[in-house]
Formats: sequence, structure tokens, C-alpha cells
Amino acid sequence: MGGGRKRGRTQRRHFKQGRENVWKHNPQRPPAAGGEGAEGGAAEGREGNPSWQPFATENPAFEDYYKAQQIIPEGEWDDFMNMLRKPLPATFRINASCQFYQDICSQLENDFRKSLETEVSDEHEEDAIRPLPWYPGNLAWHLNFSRMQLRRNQALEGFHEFLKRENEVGNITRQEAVSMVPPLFLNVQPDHHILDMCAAPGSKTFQLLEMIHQSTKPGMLPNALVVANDVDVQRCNLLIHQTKRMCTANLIVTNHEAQNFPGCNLAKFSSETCTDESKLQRLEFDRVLCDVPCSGDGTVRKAPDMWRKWNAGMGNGLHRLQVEIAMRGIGLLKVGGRIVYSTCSMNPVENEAVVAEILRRCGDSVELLDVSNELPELVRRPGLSTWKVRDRGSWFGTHEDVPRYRKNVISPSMFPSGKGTMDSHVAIGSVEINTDVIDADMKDSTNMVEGEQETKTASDDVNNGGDPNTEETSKLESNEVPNDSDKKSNSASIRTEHSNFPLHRCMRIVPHDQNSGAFFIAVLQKISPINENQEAELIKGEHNISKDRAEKLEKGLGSDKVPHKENTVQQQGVDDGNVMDEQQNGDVDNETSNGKSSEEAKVIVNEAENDQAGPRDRRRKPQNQGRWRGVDPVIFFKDEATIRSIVSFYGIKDTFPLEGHLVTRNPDAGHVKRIYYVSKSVQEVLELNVKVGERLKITSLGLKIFERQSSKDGSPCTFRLSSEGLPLLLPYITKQILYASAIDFQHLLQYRTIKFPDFVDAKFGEEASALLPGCCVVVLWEGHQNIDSIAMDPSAIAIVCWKGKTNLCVMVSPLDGKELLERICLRYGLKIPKADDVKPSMKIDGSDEQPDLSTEAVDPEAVPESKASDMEIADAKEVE
Ligand SMILES: C[S@@+](CC[C@H](N)C(=O)[O-])C[C@H]1O[C@@H](n2cnc3c(N)ncnc32)[C@H](O)[C@@H]1O
Repeated sequence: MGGGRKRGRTQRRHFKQGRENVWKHNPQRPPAAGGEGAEGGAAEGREGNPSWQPFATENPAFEDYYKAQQIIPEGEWDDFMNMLRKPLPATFRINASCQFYQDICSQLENDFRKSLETEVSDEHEEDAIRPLPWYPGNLAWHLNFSRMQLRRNQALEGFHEFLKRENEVGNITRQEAVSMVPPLFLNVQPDHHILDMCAAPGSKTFQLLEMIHQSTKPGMLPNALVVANDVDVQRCNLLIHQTKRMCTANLIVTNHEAQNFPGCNLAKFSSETCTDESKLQRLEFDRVLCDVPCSGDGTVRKAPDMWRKWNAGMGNGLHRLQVEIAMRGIGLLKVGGRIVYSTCSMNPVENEAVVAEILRRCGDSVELLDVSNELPELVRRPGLSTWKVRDRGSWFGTHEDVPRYRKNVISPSMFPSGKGTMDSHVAIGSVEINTDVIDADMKDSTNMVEGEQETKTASDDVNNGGDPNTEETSKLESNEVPNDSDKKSNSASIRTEHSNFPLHRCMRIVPHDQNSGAFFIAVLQKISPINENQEAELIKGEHNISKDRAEKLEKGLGSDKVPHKENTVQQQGVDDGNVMDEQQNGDVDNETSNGKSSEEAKVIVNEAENDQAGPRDRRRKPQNQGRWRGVDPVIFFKDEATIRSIVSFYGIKDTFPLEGHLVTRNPDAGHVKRIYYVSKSVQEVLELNVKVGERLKITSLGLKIFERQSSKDGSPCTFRLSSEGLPLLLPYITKQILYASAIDFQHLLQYRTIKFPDFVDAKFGEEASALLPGCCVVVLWEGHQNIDSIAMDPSAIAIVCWKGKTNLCVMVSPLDGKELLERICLRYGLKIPKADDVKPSMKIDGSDEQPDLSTEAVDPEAVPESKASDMEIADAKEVE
């Protein structure tokens, strides 16, 4: 029963951009002859529209680069390339915390698995759909159809509809198989604080939420917290849309540069600052997911445009940012905690080189874990220990060989030994993607390949096997010292280094091992605090803060506790206290001084409540609205009178904790429109955030639980229940609640408004008419022994309704209603009504008489926004 929203323009734009990446119209080229060829996805494009030309699934520079890097043994090269040219099979995951989890599992096993058998076209595959063997609990499924086949094949239409609908309501998530791997290696527990540093569009965030909610009983909240961050405001909105499908009060969405993610630390147990030591003093995490921005060439099966775009500079240009993000993640990680670094790139400069640099910077404080005994059924290959760097058409095996004028661009950390790292810090000061590198290589990728064919590659076994621990750092693989012209062209003749870090513990997932995309994953554990010298290094490198602070740390003067008042916003009624000056003050400066912040801060958040305020209201808003311009502040909702009226109207048991758990985004208490529920873990972070001067830029949080409802019916309560929050509140509601038979429940969903005498069960109609006017809950009792315990049953089905003068009206979005209708019909063996029979305002006797809307007087503003029902957002969400 996740919530839903109308798709915004932003989401449509993202979707269109996504589509751009699939097929392009090429008016210059005549339609290709023939039917479906071996080009897989490329050939599929011809089925529907012959004027749509497939991308050429080749790029000599790509092959040249990865052959030289020996990411795949020579004997497997053809298999590897052939697989890259095939379309990616679709995959999805069942949300084990959704109430229809069992129903969906059985539908897949007993219905679709058999009915789709005949549609399998791949001679190597027996099953039409099958669970991914490595995903725990058979929750993830692989289809032997590509996304294109799903869209085009008539026989698959029903199944495709099923996938779209279940994805939209949050019962399943369509996600690339390899993208599901990183969260599994986090070993998440229900009480963990987790940071997802680069989270949009949110498939892994959703997976993390599934993990923390999976074993939670109805009405209970896990103690966990997920902070999902992304620098891109528009992608943040996709993330918000995605996670709205989950009933969770444990999520905070933030909008920061991950490498500058603010620290929220109060002076450590200072009695002046905080008397209650049980309160959260420091925002740090048990788990960090660092799924960094990358060149993305592992997604080429899904995004064929990559063939055309790819160049070696893409990876080089991202390396530094990736290191900075990972280092910030380690800074925010608790001692003993795990961080997973991942990319969907195959490039060692973005993968092993980044991991090696982390290990180099952190010394004994961080360990690269051997996770070979975790998920044993997942086929993976060891990380590389040797690689080289390509820049402007030349190969370099060591930083020493890089021409002087390129030394600041091609940093030592890109090489296996990392030698010369100290020099690079001068250049690292501010983190930027070096477009110069990318541009240069764009030219290279088109100009240099033919003239510089590399005919020979070094031996295969160096990269993928061997025990790197036995190797010396910067051991040279070739004794030949090339002259300048050799160096430029021949990858085999250059000196290459070998890392002595155990990089074989990193995991490479390659497409031809299990018919997937490519992915890179490294699991690291923080063994001890990063020492002060390392921290100083880190700060110098990452945050560009004042030199004297870094020097102070280097000299071992410890943490600087001088508060930077100019960077903290004094909150009315909040004792800002003695805020520990962390590097985040530097971050805050960055955010506000680099010209980015004002743009960044223009967050258009779906939850933003200023939509309800007219010009007069806006003027009334207090000056101090929060730390971040354009983002509504998070305000604890403390209006006692309103809370009392809600509690009394719905008979909410006093075991349901409300105090400190209700927040709004509207500082004007008299005009609050939506109230959100937050878990204790979120509540604590919010309190801490206020104390440190609102360093977190929070774009979304919590679970919408109550919404303002004006009505002419004279309801004593001005707030109705939100469908999103109902599963959480249901076990605690004692008034305004009705229990319906399957047939009456079905009719309610089918006709949406039913007059009291028209219910099949007359007693139900009478009970409905006896309720107080206003919002109520209807629970399906069929299939349950004892009415009193239904609400505690995870499979209980309930909907929010409105009791008017003459009838009961459903307040569930049409899409949720349709989905629910089909689910109950399947569960209770009822006939699924045809689409034409599901008319929102038809009487059950079949006449088209409209319900008396004037008597209902439901505030149109309060009717739930309908969920998007077409394909656009479902596809957009599939983005890795
Ligand atoms: C590989 S995608 C993340 C995919 C996501 N983890 C998921 O599973 O849906 C990388 C994300 O990093 C974001 N990003 C790029 N630079 C960033 C930065 N400096 N800080 C935070 N996020 C960044 C991009 O906007 C993009 O959404």
C-alpha cells in the first residue's frame, strides 16, 4: 500500500532522456534488411518501426582498451563481446515487506512460470522466468525476455502489465540483476543507520528499505535509518517518487555533494552542550553504500548508446571524485561498520585504482574484506592487481611516465602503486570532473585507434589470478624502458605496476558468466578511527578547508572545537549550543560560495507545502524558514489540540507513540496540510540536525500519515488518514473502523461510492451509516478467524474511505484501487471485473446514476492524487 503521486515534468524529462539512450532515428540510413538478427537488442528495434536504426554495437577503442587491460582472459574474449551485444534480460525483485508478498510469489511460481514457458526463444534457457539463484529467499527473478520483447510480444502482454502495475504500487521493483548485488554485501540489520551516498534514482535505497522492513511486524517500526543522498535535485525527485512506494517512516532524503556530505557532530559528551547523553551526539553510520557516479560501460547491454559514446577519458575524469566520495563515506562510517564501494563500470581506473587509493590513505584503519563465502552462488571474478592508464591515445604504466603537463590530470592514484600520491593532493583540492580529460579522449577515441593498433597484449594470468600479497609494490611487469614514441602506442611494451593490496578480494561481475550486466563491488570495513594525520590528509584532499585547520590536525592538536557561528543558523527556541566545528563548516562554505548552492537549493519537493499558501500566507511565513533556501524546513508538529482531536476521533491507542514523531514542512502551524510520521531514528537525527544548525538539506522524510480535510459533512476531525500511513496506524485504530465481507469490499473498490442500503451485507450498511461523518477505515474480514486480531495480521487488507451523509466513498487512488481489486479477487476466488465494469460512479445495480456528490462534499483538494498509470515512470525507475 505504498503511496503514489502524479508524475512530474521532471520525471517525464528523465524518462525521455532514458529513451534517447535506447533507439535513435537515423534518417540518413535506409531500413536494414532482414528480420531479427544476432545483434540482439539492436535487431529488436526493427520490429516495430523499420526507420528506427539500431546502434552499431562496436567501438574499436573500447575493445582495444579492455583487451589491453586484460579484464577477460584472451580465450573468453569472443564470448564476452557477443554477450555485450545481446539485449539484457529483464529482472525484478519482490518486495518481501509488502502485504501481497505471498500472493505474488505464488502467482509467479504457479501461474506465470508455466503459462510463459512456450514463449522462451533462447535455446540455452529452459525457463521463461526463474528466481536468481544467488538472491536470498527467491525474491529476485530473471526473465528470459528483454525489456523490448516484453513491450512488443503480444503473448507477454499480460505479464508485462502485471510487472508495470506491481512495480508502480511497490510490490515489485524492476531493477537490473547486478545492481541488486551491492546492498546484499552490506549485511544490513534492522537497527542499522545506513547512508546511501549517491542514491538516485533509488533502486538500491528501496532495496535497503525492504531489508530493514522485511522482518517487522505490523504496526511496529524498525529502529533503522536510511539516509538517501544525491547531488542532483531532479534525480532526487525520482528517488522520492521511487521510495514513496514503500510504507516507511525511517527514510531521510538529502541533497548534498556526497564528497562534502555534512557531519553533524555535537561536542563529544560536553556537559555544556548536551545533558542527555542518551541523545544522538554524532551522525555516523553502521553501513555506507557508495554507488558512485561512473562511466557506466557495464550497462552497455541496456544502454546501447554507450557503444558510440565510450572513451577511455570517461573513467579517468571520474576517478578523483570517486575517491573523494568513498573517503567521505569512510569518514562517516562507525568503527566496525561496512562500506560497499560499487560501480557499473568495467574500468580499473574507476574500480581497483579507487579501492587501492582508499587503502593507501586509510592505512590499517580500513580493511578490504574477503567476502568469498558470502552469496556463494553469485559468480564473480577477482579484482585486477595490475592495470595501466590511457590518456590522449597513450598508454602509461606508471605515473613517472606521464608527461609533466598531464601529471595533474592523470594522478598517481590512478596507477597500481599510487606512487607520487602526495604530489597529487595539490591538484585534488577541489573535486571536479575533468572535462578536459574527457574531451581529449573523445578526440582520441575517434582519431587514434586505426593508426595505433595494439597487436600484442601482456599475459592473461597477471590480472586475474595470483596472490598479490606476494608481490612488491610497484614491481615492474616489463623491464623494457620505452622511448617516448614507443610509450605512446604500445600497451604491451610499457612498464606496468602491480599493486600489493589484496585487490583480488574485489568482485568483478562479467556479463557472460550469468547473462547479466557488468558490475564492480568492493566491501570494506573500518577497523579503527582514521587517525588525525589521515584525517588531515583527507580534509586537505577533499574539502579544501582552511589550511590552518588541516595543519592543526596534522600537528596532533586534535579536533578544533571553535564554533563557527557565521555558518550556523540560530533556530528560534533552540539552543544551538557548542557546535563542534567539523570540516562541514568548510562544506557549508562550499555550498554557499561556489555559486552552486542557490541553484541546488531550488529544490522543488513534492511534499512542499507552500502550494497551499496564497501570497498573503507566504508573507506571513516567518523570516527564518530554515537553513536551505528553497527547501521547506522540517518542523516538529506540536499542536496539542489538533493531535488530541485526531487521537480521539480515530480512537488511536496510547501505545502508538506520537510525541516527537509528527513533523510537517510548514512553519505556519495554522496552515499545516500534511503531517508526516517519523521513526525514532529519524526523530533523533532531526533533533541533532537542529542543534548543529540544520546542516542537512532534507528534501523529503517520513511517512505521510494525516492530511487536512475540509468537508461540508460536519466531520469533527479536520485531518483524514493517509493511505500511505494506514498500514502503520491500523493496529492502533479503535474507532471509525468497519469490517467488510469480500463481496462488499470488492464492490467498494469496483464502484468506489456505494449508498448504505446498497451493500450486500445490510448490517455492514447500517454500521457504516452509524459512523461519525468523515474519514473511516474499511477492513476486509474474510479469511480471518478473529476480527480483533485482523489488524495485526501482515496480510490484512484495509482501505481509507469517507463516510458521507448517504454513502461510503473510497479514498484510494484509482491505480491502487484497481490493483487491490484484482488482488482480492485472486485471493478469494472472485471474478475479476472487466475494465469497463470498474466505473467510479456507477451504482451496483448497473445503472449509471451518479452519486450525490453535493451531499458528499469531499474537498476535491483532498482526494488522493492519482498514480501515474502509463509506462513512463515504471521504465524510468528501471534506470540502474
Ligand atoms: C550510479 S548512479 C546511482 C544509482 C543508485 N545508487 C541506484 O541504485 O538507483 C550515481 C548517482 O550519483 C549521483 N551523483 C553524481 N555526482 C555526485 C556527487 N558528487 N554527490 C552525490 N551524488 C552524485 C548522480 O546524480 C547519480 O544519481
